[in-house]
Amino acid sequence: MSTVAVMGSGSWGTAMALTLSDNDHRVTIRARRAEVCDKINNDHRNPDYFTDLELPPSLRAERDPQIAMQDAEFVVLAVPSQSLRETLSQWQISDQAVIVSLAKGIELGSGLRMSQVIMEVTGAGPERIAVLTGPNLSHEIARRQPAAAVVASVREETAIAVQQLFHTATFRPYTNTDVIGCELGGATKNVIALAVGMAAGMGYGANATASLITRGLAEIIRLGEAMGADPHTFSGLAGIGDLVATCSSPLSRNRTFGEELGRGRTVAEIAGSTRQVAEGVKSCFSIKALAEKHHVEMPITYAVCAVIEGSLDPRSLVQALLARAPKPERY
Ligand SMILES: NC(=O)c1ccc[n+]([C@@H]2O[C@H](COP(=O)([O-])OP(=O)(O)OC[C@H]3O[C@@H](n4cnc5c(N)ncnc54)[C@H](O)[C@@H]3O)[C@@H](O)[C@H]2O)c1
Ligand SMILES: O=P(O)(O)OC[C@H](O)CO
Repeated sequence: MSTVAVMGSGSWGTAMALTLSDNDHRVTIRARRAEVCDKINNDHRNPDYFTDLELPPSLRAERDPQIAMQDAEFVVLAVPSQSLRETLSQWQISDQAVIVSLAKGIELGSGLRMSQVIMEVTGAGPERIAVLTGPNLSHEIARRQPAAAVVASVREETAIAVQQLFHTATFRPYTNTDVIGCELGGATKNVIALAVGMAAGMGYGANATASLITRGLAEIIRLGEAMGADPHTFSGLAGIGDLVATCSSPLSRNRTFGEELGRGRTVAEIAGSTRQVAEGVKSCFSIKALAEKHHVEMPITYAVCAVIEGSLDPRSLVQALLARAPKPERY
């Protein structure tokens, strides 16, 4: 039994805190609002996410981040990518704790992956950091439906420790030492899911979805190789696994955001109608910047950026991608 702090009570933080509690760990979830803490502690429900779901009574909620992390052997970071730096800089994480990153994004401006942001802000070495990623839609995990995942760390022992921490009868993590590939897979698939959602919103079918997933994977692998990832990672759970889950499921916020764009709503309208994060809406720009820096062609990502910034409409996105110069199929 380990002591774990889950820092963030959104949909993924809640689902992962529930999974860890199912594994009999001592889990504290950190929520920013007192009323959320009270509801979790007294009624065993999160008032904002999975409201019909009873949380394990052993799960405790705490507002004060330092109290939440007291004695924690594992600190699990469950805040969105673009808030991670600011949030982390307000916390003191013990230098004995293993830090687990759940966020799937690339920081705007710096182009850093989340494990790099964690290292910069906390001073933790890479051997103390793990990344949990893969095809994991929170609604399914919270309902204890079966899923596999990947835990990546440069230090295999760290990955194994985190694998054991999360492994339940319904949640099966594998390990990987390719942190770059696993983090890139998680961030880039959100952008492809936006494109797939747009196609679906315009009424296009399975052929368009499969074509975008396949060519999306090609551009993800190109970027990954240029950045030092192992290309094999992208045929695993952090790559094709997460890409398929996110692009195919109506539960994906990124795909749903894209679908709304395809139906003609604007970015501002869609963003204003949800409190939940669709990471690809911001990370598309940092991923485009990485592609430019590494001289990698990423046409789908570029087209998604153009739609998000308002210089291209979704229908023209499809036309523009189809009208590109013919070429052999290769990565
Ligand atoms: N939901 C999923 O299915 C899922 C699965 C795997 C990974 N992820 C990743 O997990 C990360 C978190 O996503 P989520 O689904 O929990 O998002 P969410 O929108 O459901 O919740 C985000 C949480 O972060 C908090 N938050 C937002 N801004 C903050 C700030 N500035 N400071 C502190 N806290 C802040 C919110 O209050 C909320 O508790 C994302 O990177 C996402 O890609 C999500
Ligand atoms: O809801 P999304 O689009 O953020 O996707 C959630 C998970 O990342 C799927 O693995």
